[in-house]
Amino acid sequence: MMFATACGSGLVQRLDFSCVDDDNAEDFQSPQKCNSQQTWRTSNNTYPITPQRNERGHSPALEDTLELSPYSDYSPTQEECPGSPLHYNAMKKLKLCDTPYTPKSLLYKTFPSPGTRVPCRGQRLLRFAAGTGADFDDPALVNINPFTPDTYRQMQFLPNGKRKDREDSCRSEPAKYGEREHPGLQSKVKLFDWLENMRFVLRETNMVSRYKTEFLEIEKIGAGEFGSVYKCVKRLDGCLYAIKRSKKPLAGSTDEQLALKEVYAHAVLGHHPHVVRYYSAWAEDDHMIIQNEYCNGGSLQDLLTQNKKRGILILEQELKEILLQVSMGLKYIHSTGLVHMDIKPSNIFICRKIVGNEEDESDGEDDTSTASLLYKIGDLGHVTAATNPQVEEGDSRFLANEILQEDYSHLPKADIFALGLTIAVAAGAGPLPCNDENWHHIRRGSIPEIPQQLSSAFHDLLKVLIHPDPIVRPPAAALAKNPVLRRSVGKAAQLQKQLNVEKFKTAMLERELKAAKLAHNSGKDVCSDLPSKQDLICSGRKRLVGGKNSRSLSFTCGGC
Ligand SMILES: Nc1ncnc2c1ncn2[C@@H]1O[C@H](COP(=O)(O)OP(=O)(O)OP(=O)(O)O)[C@@H](O)[C@H]1O
Ligand SMILES: [Mg+2]
Repeated sequence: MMFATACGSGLVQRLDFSCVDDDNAEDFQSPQKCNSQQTWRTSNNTYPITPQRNERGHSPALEDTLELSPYSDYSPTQEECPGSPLHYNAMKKLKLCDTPYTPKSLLYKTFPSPGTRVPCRGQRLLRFAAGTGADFDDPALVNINPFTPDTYRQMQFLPNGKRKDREDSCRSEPAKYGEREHPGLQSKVKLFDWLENMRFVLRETNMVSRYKTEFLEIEKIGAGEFGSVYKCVKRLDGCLYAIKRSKKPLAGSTDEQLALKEVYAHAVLGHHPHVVRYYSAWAEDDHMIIQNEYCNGGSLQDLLTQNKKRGILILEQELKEILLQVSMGLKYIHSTGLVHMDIKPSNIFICRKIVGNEEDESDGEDDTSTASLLYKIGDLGHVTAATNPQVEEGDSRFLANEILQEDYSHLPKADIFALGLTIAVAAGAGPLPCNDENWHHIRRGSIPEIPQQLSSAFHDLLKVLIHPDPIVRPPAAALAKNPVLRRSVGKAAQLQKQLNVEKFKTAMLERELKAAKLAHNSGKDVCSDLPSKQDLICSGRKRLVGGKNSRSLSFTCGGC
């Protein structure tokens, strides 16, 4: 069902959920009903974008329980986002709406911590069903995330299906990917085989839409193989999120497997500056819904499409930046034993840094503080374990030949291959072939034609990324340290330093000039009272970096 409702200052909200009855739909379409204090605008700048990093290390699940955003450096001020944070009463009302449990929150619900209020059955609006008649207190009804060794089930059960006592729990060692036995089964089966056969499908019945309750849909921002993506503002925290909604039907389909894979992967990989951040996921009306960080620059593919219309190309400096940042993201993904398997321009997302946001948690090696755009790897629907993989081939245009040949012995290098071609496309290479002779020509090591002059060092690097032999392609960790890429970041940092020195000198000269004028006017020579240039450098150096130089110097003109 499609609704179009004009609200307040002209916001038109489109909702196309067939599952919600008209009464509820009306309630949740009206921003005024949600929070009478808020004034809603369609402008991109009205809502703060999703906080990109969590410096305090809170998990998305914990963050979801926060009512305001005291942990976010992006907390909207009254000016930035009128009406946010929510009025206390409105907030209370929102809190009273029970919401579906994510796999994580179900876990918490199973064993409430001491002092936690346990809702009685009648209060639970949501029902999860594995088949029919699910027992919500059964800890077996928790999905296994194949991408993390420390699964909840493994912690709770012995291989014979009995619950572990405390000592057993402490002794348990993490198993390798795919080698675990299902606790409830006698015979040894591979985890992935077992997952194939028994997946805990999250379903809801007879409930209010969490999507509508918690989010205000602003616009549809994309559609693809998986489903549709919407830009939404979370009513509670006032921040923007990208909400990905799978195509229907979900249960039992390949789409369901992809959706769950994406959730598992996001839950494991959600905390790196170059991987799109994950906040939450739940199922609604047989759709999987994933709440991700909203990337305000769209995808790299979106940028390329815009550039093509304008007849402009991304230049080498920025291409290097993209390659560097994505290789940092890949380095992180590969370090967890996972591979992405669908690297391409439409799966790289762009965040434009907010001016004045100085926060950066880089460890020095992965320093991107000088970059104005952050590139992030998203769309984790094809992620798999590097060893014992379940390969779901990604886009054939970016597919390495060895994957086509079903040789999965160097999976991380397939990501490197796809990244090489992604950069070639970003540099302006024409549409890549999906098959035929041209496809094989590239797999023999020929870079597609690029309509701009690249330095030979950079061109050679791209060539090695798509080398026919995966062993020759550099690992992501080496790529992230490659001097061809590092220099661009180093140069920017060096220029910034020079700029700061020049600013400092200018500020100092202005001070001297002012003092000289004052001395001249009073007919008194105050120059002897002024601190020497050297004194100024010593006392002001630390504080004079940046644009506030004039305020950083503090000295008086003695008897002036
Ligand atoms: N976090 C996000 N921030 C901003 N835009 C996004 C975000 N996630 C997705 N989009 C938009 O939605 C489009 C499709 O998203 P995504 O790649 O996740 O879905 P998909 O169904 O797997 O698509 P495809 O089949 O093309 O890979 C993207 O190309 C992008 O334009
Ligand atoms: Mg995609």
